[in-house]
Amino acid sequence: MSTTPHGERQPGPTARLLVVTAVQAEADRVTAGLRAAGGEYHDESPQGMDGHRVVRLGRAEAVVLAAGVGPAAAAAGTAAALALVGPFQLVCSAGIAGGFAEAAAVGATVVADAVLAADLGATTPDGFSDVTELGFGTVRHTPPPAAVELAAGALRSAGITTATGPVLTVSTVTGTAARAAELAERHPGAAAEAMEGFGVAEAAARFGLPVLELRTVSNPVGPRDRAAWRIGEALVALEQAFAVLPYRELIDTAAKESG
Ligand SMILES: O=C(O)c1cccc(C(=O)CC[C@H]2O[C@@H](n3cnc4c(=O)[nH]cnc43)[C@H](O)[C@@H]2O)c1
Repeated sequence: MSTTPHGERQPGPTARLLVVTAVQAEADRVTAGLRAAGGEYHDESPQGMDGHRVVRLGRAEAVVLAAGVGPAAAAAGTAAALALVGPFQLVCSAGIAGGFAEAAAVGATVVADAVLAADLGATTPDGFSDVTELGFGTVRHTPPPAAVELAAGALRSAGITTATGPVLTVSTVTGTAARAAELAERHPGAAAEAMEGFGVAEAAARFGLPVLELRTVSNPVGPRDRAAWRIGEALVALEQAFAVLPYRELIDTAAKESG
């Protein structure tokens, strides 16, 4: 038995979502969005783990964690949370990102239809080869398509400018037009670039769990221009996105598709 935000009791087990951000400012906005969606905040660190926030939303529950910047911190933090604070049925990487101009402008929200490791490989005389081409492992995780469409549809219905497309995970932020063009050519349709999604997805895959990645765009991918960053705007957009997602349906859809 679980409880709605209004105190009504509902049958069935609670479905649980783990949301992993890089920094605390992102986790705070995600938590604020979950509360705006009707969630009840519980100021608790499950099993003594610091920095986790728990928000109960009727028959769903979200745990929000800031795991650090970059794919290694994201993977380590996600794996620790899945092992120590689980079980979960869905994992979501969330935060701000750079947007590829043709797909996602500053302020837009992106739901990844592919989570790609964009710089995991080797440079060769013929150019870049990713680890799959080199014969090791994967550079791609695919979020459940129906869950991606459900999330994107809910965002659009709320009037939020939303793109779906591949989100690239990089260890080095792109800072030149040449690198942006190289990535766009290698990953046609790429919508955004960030630094954690693939790490979160690798950890989720180890636990047999589906993954989503949701990003709000703070800056264009391209020549470095700190004055052009709109981090505050992107954080507000992150809160707005997490205020309108249909959590229980999303978790059930993702679990059904991946199971
Ligand atoms: O120093 C720079 O030029 C620079 C430009 C953009 C972002 C940064 C960061 O250190 C932010 C890293 C943080 O935010 C996400 N993020 C936001 N924009 C981007 C981007 O264009 N490319 C990659 N990551 C981005 C990222 O997920 C990190 O969590 C520095």
